[in-house]
Amino acid sequence: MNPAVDHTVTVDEPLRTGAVARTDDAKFDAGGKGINVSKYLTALDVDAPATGFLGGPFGRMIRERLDADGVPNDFVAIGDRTRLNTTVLGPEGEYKINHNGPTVDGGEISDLVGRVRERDPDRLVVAGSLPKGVGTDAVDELAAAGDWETAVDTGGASLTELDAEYLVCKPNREELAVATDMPVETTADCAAAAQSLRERGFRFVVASLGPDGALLAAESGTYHAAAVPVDVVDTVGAGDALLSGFLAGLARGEDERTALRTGVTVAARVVGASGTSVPDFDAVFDDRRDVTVSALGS
Ligand SMILES: O=P(O)(O)OC[C@@]1(O)O[C@H](CO)[C@@H](O)[C@@H]1O
Repeated sequence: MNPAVDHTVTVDEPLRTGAVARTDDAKFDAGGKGINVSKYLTALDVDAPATGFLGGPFGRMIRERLDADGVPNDFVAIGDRTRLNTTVLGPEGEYKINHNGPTVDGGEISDLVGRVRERDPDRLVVAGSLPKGVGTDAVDELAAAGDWETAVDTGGASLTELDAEYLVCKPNREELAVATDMPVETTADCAAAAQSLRERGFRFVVASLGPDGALLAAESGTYHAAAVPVDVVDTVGAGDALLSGFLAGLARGEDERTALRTGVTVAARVVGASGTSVPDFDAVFDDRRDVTVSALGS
């Protein structure tokens, strides 16, 4: 819903106020949560064209980059400008600065709904913060505009406002707390929150817990997948990768527990690459067997 050029800068020294940090290490990716899902799914051999709103020079940059990388896309051109988001990777950790993005008008939203109707997909992923002018009613409209199943990752607060039926939502720990007003300190807390969220109209809740792995709340129960040990370059795109792997698993006919394993494996590959670049996914479906999943009860 809110594409972004992802600008990733690596600095050798800690950032200091008043000092200029210089670097030769900067990269630009076509990003935003939905676009990342399209990139990762395309690399996993799932037909997943990207759509959404693009405008201005950063919008052009995103379209050119996706075309060059062979990611199918079909965007609605908007009057306002697509944003640039910056990640700074320094010795003391990761800083992420996200612009709120453009304003989208009603006609542009209707164009997007029409674009999705024309495509008539099996599944639709609506992901990213909602830009100004776009409310959760637009997400519900997209979900209800055809007989596709919809996955949603539009932020914790929005999850409380959605009314349509959804296949899956993918909150992180903070978003689980915002969406449920429940404690999320422990994995057991998160499991209870994920199940309570599921009962509000999501067939599955896939929660990303960073180094604590991921949770799946389903009708059959709640499952915890341990994180895969990996050298983390940065965590940007990890949640999108988890959702992509889960959806790629379902698209391949995997049951939900196996799809959770696939999601965690795909996410482990993505955190090993900088920015939201697509990593090597070679043998990723074999590696998922290394992910331990335990049932926590329903
Ligand atoms: O501001 P939002 O829409 O919540 O998140 C945008 C964003 O941080 O999410 C992606 C990683 O998940 C990045 O590609 C992008 O910069």
